[in-house]
Amino acid sequence: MYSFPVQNISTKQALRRALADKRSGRIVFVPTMGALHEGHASLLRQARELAGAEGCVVASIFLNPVQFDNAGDLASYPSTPEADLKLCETCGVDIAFTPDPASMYEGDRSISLEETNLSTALCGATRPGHFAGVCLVVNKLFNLVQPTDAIFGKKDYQQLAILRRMVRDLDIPITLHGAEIVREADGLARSSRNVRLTPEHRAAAPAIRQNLLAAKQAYETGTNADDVRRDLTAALEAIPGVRVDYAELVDAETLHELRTPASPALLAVAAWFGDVRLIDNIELQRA
Ligand SMILES: Nc1ncnc2c1ncn2[C@@H]1O[C@H](COP(=O)(O)OP(=O)(O)OP(=O)(O)O)[C@@H](O)[C@H]1O
Ligand SMILES: CC(C)(CO)[C@@H](O)C(=O)[O-]
Ligand code: BAL
Repeated sequence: MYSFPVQNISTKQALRRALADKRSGRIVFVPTMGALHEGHASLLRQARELAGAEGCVVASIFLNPVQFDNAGDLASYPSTPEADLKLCETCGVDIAFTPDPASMYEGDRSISLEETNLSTALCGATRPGHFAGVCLVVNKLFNLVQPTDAIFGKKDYQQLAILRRMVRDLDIPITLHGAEIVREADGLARSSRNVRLTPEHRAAAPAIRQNLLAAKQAYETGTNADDVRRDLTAALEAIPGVRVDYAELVDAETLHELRTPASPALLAVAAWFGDVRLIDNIELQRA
């Protein structure tokens, strides 16, 4: 039986107590930073399905300060706590874990968790310390929730790859699942930061998806990687107020240079639309 309504728990102790009698079935966990949207809803519904009627779905809503490399970005991150709980309830979440930063990080922090291979490229190169902050908080959350499974979105493709590596290298007994990117009708990837776009930039932002699709077509029919990167950057930077942070075509597994032209590839992009940084990606495969 689903235990509606959602239980909102904000302390580690209460979370441990609430989960104590739920360990006979699957516990499926979806970590988020709040300001939930349809992308998150899709992860939560998948979690409900995976957990089944007897299992337990836990979502965390925690804006983790440690993963922000930019104070302005943290300060302006949207927050919609009441709507978040409603969405959790609609999606069949059993427990929403909503700690505050002071209770998550008690005392001085002197442990860091740095992934040193996959983190060097893409967002890791332009957001120093970001993935160490993600690994730290996800590790803490995994220890608190002790789920059987956890679900992450492929919009944050590099994050998912790094967390898979963390789980493997540290022998964490949790199965990770990657969820497909959920988009607006015009192709823009759903993101909590989308609400911060100006009307002009919101109207222009579907160009990211359109140009990723054009780049896929070009690459898969023989255009070389450098030209694909260059054309994507030029197309986006033709939009007033847009600056491409990176546009990289990498090996989809190693996130480094393509091993062979036929390797599954990932074209990933991060671009500033004014002061809002958007990311997206597409998987490519040459015959
Ligand atoms: N459009 C989406 N499709 C699928 N998964 C998504 C989407 N947006 C976010 N997620 C996933 O939801 C989880 C929580 O993400 P988060 O709370 O950072 O939301 P977000 O919208 O990605 O925020 P932002 O883009 O502003 O960083 C992550 O696993 C993320 O990959
Ligand atoms: C995984 C995560 C919740 C850790 O804060 C965050 O990086 C996110 O929302 O993708
Ligand atoms: N969804 C990734 C978290 C971040 O941008 O900090």
